[in-house]
Amino acid sequence: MTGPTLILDKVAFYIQNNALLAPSSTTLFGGGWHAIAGPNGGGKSTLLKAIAGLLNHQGNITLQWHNDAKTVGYMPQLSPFDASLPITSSDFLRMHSDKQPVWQRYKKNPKIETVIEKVGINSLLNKRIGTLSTGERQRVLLACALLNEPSILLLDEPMAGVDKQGRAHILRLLQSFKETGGTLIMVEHDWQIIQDCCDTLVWVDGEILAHDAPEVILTPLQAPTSLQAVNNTVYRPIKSERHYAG
Ligand SMILES: Nc1ncnc2c1ncn2[C@@H]1O[C@H](COP(=O)(O)OP(=O)(O)OP(=O)(O)O)[C@@H](O)[C@H]1O
Repeated sequence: MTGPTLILDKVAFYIQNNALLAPSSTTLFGGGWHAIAGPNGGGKSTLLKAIAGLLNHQGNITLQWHNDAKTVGYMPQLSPFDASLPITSSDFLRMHSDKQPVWQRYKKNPKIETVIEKVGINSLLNKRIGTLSTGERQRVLLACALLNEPSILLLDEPMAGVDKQGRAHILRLLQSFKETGGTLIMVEHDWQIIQDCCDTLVWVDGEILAHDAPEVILTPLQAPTSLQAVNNTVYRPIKSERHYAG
């Protein structure tokens, strides 16, 4: 499998004439692991939701598929679940598994069994989703994203709130997804993870300001003179017209 290449052409999103994302263009090569980073409120989740087809964006988003399995897996940003909701992790997973009515979803489904095994959530299946720890909930959300055997994964801070051991587990899963040829696009705040794992970094602050190899963008920001600027949250790479396509 080779995951799709993603082409963003003047992609923008406005609410009441306010640009949450000003027109932005770049190309993310298929089979790559791409990070999206930038200051809080800069529009990272907005960009990811636009790519996932969840927003009425402007401009064009094209996925160039390299195989017939045209499936996208999306893992949203973590949000609270009501602990009293009578929905177990197993129910939640099955709700994501296909378009069949709920009562037909309780048959054995090899796809579900495989993903449960892969993500290691067997012990969570009968627990209510609202009672899980943050790390446990992230694993269930990741399992949902992997369920339909996607060739591209869109991940919004998949390791937020996860402990060190859990992070290592999730990173191994994402690495093995990449090794099978999948494309990953991941909103991530941890610069170390970005530098260790990602092929490219898209820096978003109201628009795509830069897209390049992670060290090209992050090294200048980590220089001592820039740290003061980072602390004052005015860190901005100089807008780059060069788009990094691998
Ligand atoms: N539906 C909406 N209506 C109005 N404003 C919104 C909406 N969704 C997001 N915003 C605002 O748009 C801006 C960008 O939001 P977004 O969640 O994309 O940022 P982000 O870079 O992912 O932030 P964070 O790092 O804090 O998750 C923020 O100021 C946010 O408050």
